[in-house]
Amino acid sequence: MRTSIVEQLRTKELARGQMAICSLGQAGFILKADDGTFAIIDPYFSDYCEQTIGYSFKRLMPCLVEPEEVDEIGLSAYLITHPHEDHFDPIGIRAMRDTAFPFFAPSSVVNQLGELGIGGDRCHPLRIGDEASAGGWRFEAIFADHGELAPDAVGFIIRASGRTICHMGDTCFNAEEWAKLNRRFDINLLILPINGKFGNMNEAEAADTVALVAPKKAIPCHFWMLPGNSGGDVLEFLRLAETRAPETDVLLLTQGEIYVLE
Ligand SMILES: Nc1ccn([C@@H]2O[C@H](COP(=O)(O)O)[C@@H](O)[C@H]2O)c(=O)n1
Repeated sequence: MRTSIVEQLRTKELARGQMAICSLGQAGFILKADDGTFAIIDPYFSDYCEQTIGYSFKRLMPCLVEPEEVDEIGLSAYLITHPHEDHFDPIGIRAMRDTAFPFFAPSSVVNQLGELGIGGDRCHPLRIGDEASAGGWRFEAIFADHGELAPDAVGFIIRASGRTICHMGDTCFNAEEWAKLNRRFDINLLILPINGKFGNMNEAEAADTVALVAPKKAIPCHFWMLPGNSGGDVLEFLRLAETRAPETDVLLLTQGEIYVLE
């Protein structure tokens, strides 16, 4: 029998200064710090999108981690960038009602967390510029523009193990804001959407984003999971990023792959 992803993550040994990054598909990632603690961002566990939007939103990649397993790893923080179902999954959240870890999300999400049975004391609303911490993890909500579909959407700067990760959430391209990120942060890893739908950057804009933010490494996300919300030519993104941001290593993570960031 194959060892579960959660067990692989739990037993993964990290040296000081390392962080493990595991892709869950779409925009979902589990992160492990060198002190053995975990954070999760935007996991999509269920088939809620298909149930509520329709067959074109059927998930094409299996769910590799069950919501019930998330608690087993001793999560320090659960981050959500905006209230769309492929980032904020009501079925998954409901299954986690009896857990204790804190949630960090925009107010529109926090309101819905309450309706799903998550106690208010566990929910921390964040607006762009707000900072928070949980255990050894530090977060800052950063600019994202997902249009009228999600007016209070944010991205996150996530810090632990002495590393700085930027998960951009769902956003369109904004050269000025990306230059600001470059000035303010020394980003070890940038995670960004390339699907070019519902107001998100496409592959060419994403490659320009990598060039402007200038992270050490970048991982594209938000493609291939839901046909109605896919798009984004991964090969073209790789080609363009290599040309426009030659200093950045672009990585493709298989769903369930655990990458160790040095
Ligand atoms: N027919 C549709 C298409 C889309 N939506 C909503 O848009 C969201 C887009 O998802 P993101 O990943 O870009 O946040 C989708 O999840 C739906 O909320 C819809 O309702 N009906």
